[in-house]
Amino acid sequence: MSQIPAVLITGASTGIGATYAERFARRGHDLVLVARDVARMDALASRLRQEAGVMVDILAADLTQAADLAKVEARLREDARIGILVNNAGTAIGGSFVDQSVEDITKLVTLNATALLRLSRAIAPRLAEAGEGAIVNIGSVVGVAPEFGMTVYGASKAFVQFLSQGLAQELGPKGVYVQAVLPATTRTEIWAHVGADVDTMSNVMEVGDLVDAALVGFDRRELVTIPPLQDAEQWEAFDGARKAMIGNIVNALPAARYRKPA
Ligand SMILES: NC(=O)C1=CN([C@@H]2O[C@H](COP(=O)(O)OP(=O)(O)OC[C@H]3O[C@@H](n4cnc5c(N)ncnc54)[C@H](OP(=O)(O)O)[C@@H]3O)[C@@H](O)[C@H]2O)C=CC1
Ligand SMILES: N[C@@H](C=O)C(=O)O
Repeated sequence: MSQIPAVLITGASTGIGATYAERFARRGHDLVLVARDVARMDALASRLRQEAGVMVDILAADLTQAADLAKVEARLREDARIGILVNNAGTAIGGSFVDQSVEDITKLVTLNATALLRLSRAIAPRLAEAGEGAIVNIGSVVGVAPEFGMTVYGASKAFVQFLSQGLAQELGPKGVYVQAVLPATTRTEIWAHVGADVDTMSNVMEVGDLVDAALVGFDRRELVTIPPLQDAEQWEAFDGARKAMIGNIVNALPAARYRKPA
């Protein structure tokens, strides 16, 4: 791996992914941009080559399509210059569970969870072998808040969070850093895709602020980075309660409350 590793970013044509591309380019990283909209990636790539003097490759791929996903997996397996994967591509759908189509929820899970899993799996053995590198997975605060009412989207993001935490356990000791980033409402086009006008919403974070904060967490090697959460102790208490339960969660006997009265 080169001293400054190349970064492969999915969903790099706009929004959070394009902003990651800009920030990593400014840090001197060569890039591989992955998304469907080649014209947008071309424009971004030309600008970043000119402004930051880095090399930028474009890999056009619809990550819900098997052949395209396989192409990106192969690149991650074979291109030893790539030392950082930013699994950012994601989508959301509006409506309630019973109104969402089976096709739409399947596609959402394929992109938000399966593609992210497969790309992590493609790069992880090479990074573990090298003893360095990073995987950044973009989750969402919706993944810890079923109350927000975006059930399938939130479930896919809970998967991202769990996977990231599990991979951090497995790959951390091998020298590979895994970060889960949990944004809340951020000003990007994703909201238009679910039929919402982000300009009418409150507490909207600007995308540059979100990515800059996520990169502070990255530089600190934080495992879970939640840029909008003002009080870090709340996450620590939440995670601490989970860890405290682990010692009590495996038992041969059912708890007394589940036993029939004699
Ligand atoms: N904005 C927000 O409020 C929040 C966003 N997030 C998460 O952040 C991530 C980025 O979202 P955001 O920037 O807001 O969204 P955008 O809709 O602005 O960008 C999504 C990116 O993903 C790409 N993409 C979408 N579908 C596919 C596909 N099938 N194959 C390949 N690429 C695809 C799009 O490119 P193209 O169309 O060219 O393929 C685009 O580059 C997502 O995972 C999202 O869930 C999390 C919490 C809050
Ligand atoms: N991307 C948002 C939902 O559409 C979110 O995660 O808040």
